[in-house]
This record gives sequence, C-alpha cells and structure tokens, in this order.
Amino acid sequence: MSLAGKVALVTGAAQGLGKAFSEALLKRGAKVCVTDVKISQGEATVADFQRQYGSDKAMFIKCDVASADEFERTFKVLLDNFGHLDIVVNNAGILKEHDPIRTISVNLGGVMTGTNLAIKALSKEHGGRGGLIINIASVAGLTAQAYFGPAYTGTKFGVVGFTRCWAFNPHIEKMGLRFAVLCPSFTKTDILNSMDALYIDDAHKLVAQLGINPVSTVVDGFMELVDNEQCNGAVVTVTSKEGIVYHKQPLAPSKM
Ligand SMILES: NC(=O)c1ccc[n+]([C@@H]2O[C@H](COP(=O)([O-])OP(=O)(O)OC[C@H]3O[C@@H](n4cnc5c(N)ncnc54)[C@H](O)[C@@H]3O)[C@@H](O)[C@H]2O)c1
Ligand SMILES: CCCCC/C=C\C=C\[C@H](O)C/C=C\C/C=C\CCCC(=O)O
Repeated sequence: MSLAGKVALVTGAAQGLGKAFSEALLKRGAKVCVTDVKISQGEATVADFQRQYGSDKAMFIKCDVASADEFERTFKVLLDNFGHLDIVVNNAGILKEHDPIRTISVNLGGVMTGTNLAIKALSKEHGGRGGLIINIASVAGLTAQAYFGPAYTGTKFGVVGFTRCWAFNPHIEKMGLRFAVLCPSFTKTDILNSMDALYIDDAHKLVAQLGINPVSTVVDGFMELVDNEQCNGAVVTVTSKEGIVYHKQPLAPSKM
C-alpha cells in the first residue's frame, strides 16, 4: 500500500527504531517529521533522509516528549509546515532505572501527551482526516521479567493499558482513529549503551538465551500495524523466537 500524501510524526527518531520506522514510512511515500531531544543527530538524520527521498519529504523538530509545552509546539510547527497529519508514532523511550520519575515522564507521560495531541490533530470531529496512532511499548509491557528493570517494565505495562483503553473508546470510529501497540523484545540499537550498569550483565545473559531482533524485523512488525487497516487496538510482539505475533487482552472489556 502506498502512503503517498500521508504525513507522519515519529518521536525519538534521531536514531534506533524511531529512525528505522521513519525511513520505512518515507520509502512508502509518506512525509515524516523526525523529532528528538538530540538536535545534531536529528538534523543529520533528516539531512540524510532529504538527500535520499527529497527535500520536502522530511523535517526535524527538537522535542522533549516529557515537556507538554514543547510537544504542543511541535504539533503546531508540523501542521504549519506539512498542512495535515495522518500517523503519530510515540516511540521515544529510555531505560534508566536510577531515575524512575524521568522514566515515567518520558516512557509513559510522553506517550500519553503524544496520544492526546494526536487525537486532537487527527480526529475527524476536530477537523482532522482520521488516522493511526502507534505507541511503542516492549515485551516487557506484557510479561514482567525476573532480571529486567522494574520502572521500565511498569511504564511499558502502562503504555499497553493506556493505548488499549483508548482503542476501546466507543467514539473512536466516528473520530476515524485507529490505535496499535508494538512490543519488541531485545533489538540491536544503542539503548543498551544508556542502560544502568546494574542491568547490563543480566540483559546480555537474557539476550544470549533468547536471541536479539535485528531492527529490520521490528520494522516489519511496525509496517504490519500500519497496513492492517481493519485492526484497531492491535498489540503485536516481535521476538526472535516467534517473530510477529498478535496478542489479545487476557480478559475482554465489559460491554454496556
Ligand atoms: N532496543 C530494544 O531492545 C527495544 C525493545 C523493546 C522496546 N524498545 C523501545 O523502542 C523505543 C526506541 O528505542 P531504541 O531501541 O531505538 O532506543 P535508542 O536509545 O536507540 O533511541 C531512543 C531515542 O529516543 C530519544 N529520546 C530519549 N528521551 C527522549 C525524550 N525525552 N524526548 C524525545 N526523544 C527522546 C533518544 O534521544 C533516542 O534518539 C523505546 O521506547 C524503547 O523502550 C526498544
Ligand atoms: C544487546 C542487548 C540489547 C538490550 C536492549 C536494551 C533494552 C531493551 C529493552 C526492551 O524493551 C526490553 C525487551 C525485553 C525484555 C526482556 C525479556 C523478554 C524476552 C522475551 C523474548 O524475547 O522471548
């Protein structure tokens, strides 16, 4: 499916998975707004994208997802430049167990703020064209591990619950919105370099036991969610053992 004419915003996209998701969307014809706290790396990523895909296809905006004001300004600048928005990917995340409050502000607060702003910008009830909100959690958001960060795990469980709850909202259909959650297992990115020393050895042991995703497989899982237009509220894991798998909520939501 072509994404020509679509506009996407991806948070934490200067490097790693966010950069790879952005490039996958660009390859399919979308325009992408790359946002990140890392200014020089974000600008370099966008310069590279502009060389490959066209100067009008990508832009960079510095945005700390933990700052509601900065995030709101980012949506405004994006809409002023690209005119509309169709896909929001709340990807920015950190793994810093020594700072649980910052972990909550970025991993969960950032996803909540980004989702709420996306609902306003995309909703047909607010003058938008409808669209897709993909929130990036982790397998650690579905299954807690014995030797993996509790604060990180708590925020990722939060991302899954928050996003599923929005997907079940009865007004979503008339708003023209679709929600999805991507839950990768260990993936080869720089996030390991930012991990607390306390967890590095255990992370390496888990990786040796369970394997590690190449970024490309996680991108396949991401594009599966972009393309599965019939599916609202999908939660998909990407693991090296099982590949891309859809997960139902353990108990169905109650009906009125
Ligand atoms: N790599 C993995 O093993 C793995 C597995 C499951 C889920 N994830 C999730 O995928 C997402 C991307 O991780 P990654 O592996 O690409 O990590 P990464 O560290 O390579 O990239 C994360 C990006 O987010 C940015 N960022 C950090 N704090 C930010 C903030 N406050 N505002 C805006 N941007 C910010 C960083 O500058 C960086 O560019 C994260 O949410 C992470 O939890 C990663
Ligand atoms: C080279 C090591 C890379 C380490 C990446 C660092 C952080 C990863 C964060 C992920 O969100 C956590 C992922 C997995 C949680 C732990 C184990 C689950 C394993 C499930 C499985 O693959 O079967």
